[in-house]
Amino acid sequence: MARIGNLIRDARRHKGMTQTDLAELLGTSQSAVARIEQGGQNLSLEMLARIGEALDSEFVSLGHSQPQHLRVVGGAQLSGSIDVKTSKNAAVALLCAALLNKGRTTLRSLARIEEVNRIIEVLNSIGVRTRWLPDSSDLEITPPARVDLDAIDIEAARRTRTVIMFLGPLLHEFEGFQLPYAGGCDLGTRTVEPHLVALRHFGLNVAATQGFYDADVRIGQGPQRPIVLTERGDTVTENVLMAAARHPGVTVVRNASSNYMVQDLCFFLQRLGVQIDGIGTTTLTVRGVADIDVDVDYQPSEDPIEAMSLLAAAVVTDSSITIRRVPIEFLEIELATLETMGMKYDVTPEYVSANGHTRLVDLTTIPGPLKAAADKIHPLPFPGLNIDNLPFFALIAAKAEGTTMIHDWVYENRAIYLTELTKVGVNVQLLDPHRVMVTGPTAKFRAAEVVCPPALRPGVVILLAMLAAPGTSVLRNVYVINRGYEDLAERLTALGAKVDTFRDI
Ligand SMILES: CC(=O)N[C@H]1[C@@H](OP(=O)(O)OP(=O)(O)OC[C@H]2O[C@@H](n3ccc(=O)[nH]c3=O)[C@H](O)[C@@H]2O)O[C@H](CO)[C@@H](O)[C@@H]1O
Ligand SMILES: C=C(OP(=O)(O)O)C(=O)O
Repeated sequence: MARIGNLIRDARRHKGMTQTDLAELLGTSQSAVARIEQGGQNLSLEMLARIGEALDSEFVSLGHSQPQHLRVVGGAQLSGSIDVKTSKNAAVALLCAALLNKGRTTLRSLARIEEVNRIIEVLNSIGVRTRWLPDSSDLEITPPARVDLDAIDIEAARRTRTVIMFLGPLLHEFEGFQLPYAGGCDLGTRTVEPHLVALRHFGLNVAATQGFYDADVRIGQGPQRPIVLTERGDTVTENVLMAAARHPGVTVVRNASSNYMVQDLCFFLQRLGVQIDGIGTTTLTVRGVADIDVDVDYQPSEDPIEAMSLLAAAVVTDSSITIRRVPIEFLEIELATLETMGMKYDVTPEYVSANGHTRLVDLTTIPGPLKAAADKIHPLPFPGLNIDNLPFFALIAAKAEGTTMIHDWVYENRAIYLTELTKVGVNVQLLDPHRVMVTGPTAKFRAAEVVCPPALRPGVVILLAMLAAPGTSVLRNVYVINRGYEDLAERLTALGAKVDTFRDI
């Protein structure tokens, strides 16, 4: 009861409600809410469901067994300003990295998103204590002396890909362990081979059997030569960094990703006492420490993909909005590409993110006509146009005069999902599973009812297109969007959009 009470209190504060506000919604008294939050009140299933509804929170799934949908009344221009939140991808890496530390890790201003919730569930299931600090999105994480992997919440683990990043931290602790297969968005097959090849340098051997990775470790083994990654992947680089962090020798990683989440992880590991040279480059030299036991505070940087999403929202609705805390160094190529398409915007002088490193600006969009990019738009590992930002270019292309080719070489399925844009009136032609042609400008975006594609960015692209379609659209089953964006409906509404959430009874 006390735990449920804490969850209710956290969810209420997160919604910015007082106990009296919640009491009004529930038709009860403030003192009853206080008792519930203190764990001193027996709760009926019906009351739990009502609290879940009132707080629009998944903390008690009883009220939320049905999928969440979005209703969009489109056609309005947006105005005002919005802050970019910290990134999903750094959050999940840092949550895994907290396993390296015997001390207390406090992650500040963490994105409160479903992907983070799943990892917290997994961490809690193996004995890691977590606590949202009052009136904040700061998460305190305290690992037990030894995690209990037999108790792992398999269902939560399988809903994310992140669980693969438990390999790096855990190989220091166990000679043998099992982890459920990684899941996540349905983007087609995503390899784990580069992770396994790289982690072999640390004595890890993995066999995949019946839904689990069976790990066998020769503890204490370290790399005898530089580790050359077979792909410049983000999570594989992070996995190797976490393995290297507790290897008390030198690890050199070549063909490392220098993307934003990797940099955040490096800065965090430095706070744990790990020495890392080459941050921001493709060669990282790590001097690890065998035991890490420090109380540490870290705030990851702002999410370049959320910034790009908001930029696309402004473009599709012909709006001038100010996007604050844009991590400009991870968006420069996107902006340069947009400039070739005729996009205009103002930026403030740069300032530094709370992580002490990442350069930020406030960016104000200026509406105006766009033309199609002369060449195909395609992503690359950083520094390149971000792989997760590519889908937003399909939407922006729909506003531009002419035909744009979007080439998503990375993911097997993702470009296919972009054809859903045809349902809201965009002219999209699928050339093959990786390439779409978008012809604009779209004369009229059309309101429609669409089932959200099972992939985060294409899902958000459809949502943003709906903002431009006069009339009422419905986007069904938006869990994937909630995986990566905090309160997106509310935050777009604060900019003047009309988006609300609902569930089937
Ligand atoms: C939690 C997290 O941080 N997730 C990000 C991370 O996932 P993550 O690091 O897990 O990405 P993957 O390893 O699945 O790589 C994505 C795809 O790109 C291919 N690939 C990647 C690099 C490369 O040099 N060559 C190559 O072919 C892979 O085979 C795979 O098919 O990186 C992806 C690519 O930036 C992003 O979309 C994800 O949002
Ligand atoms: C593909 C993505 O993430 P993940 O690696 O979590 O599936 C994404 O953020 O668009």
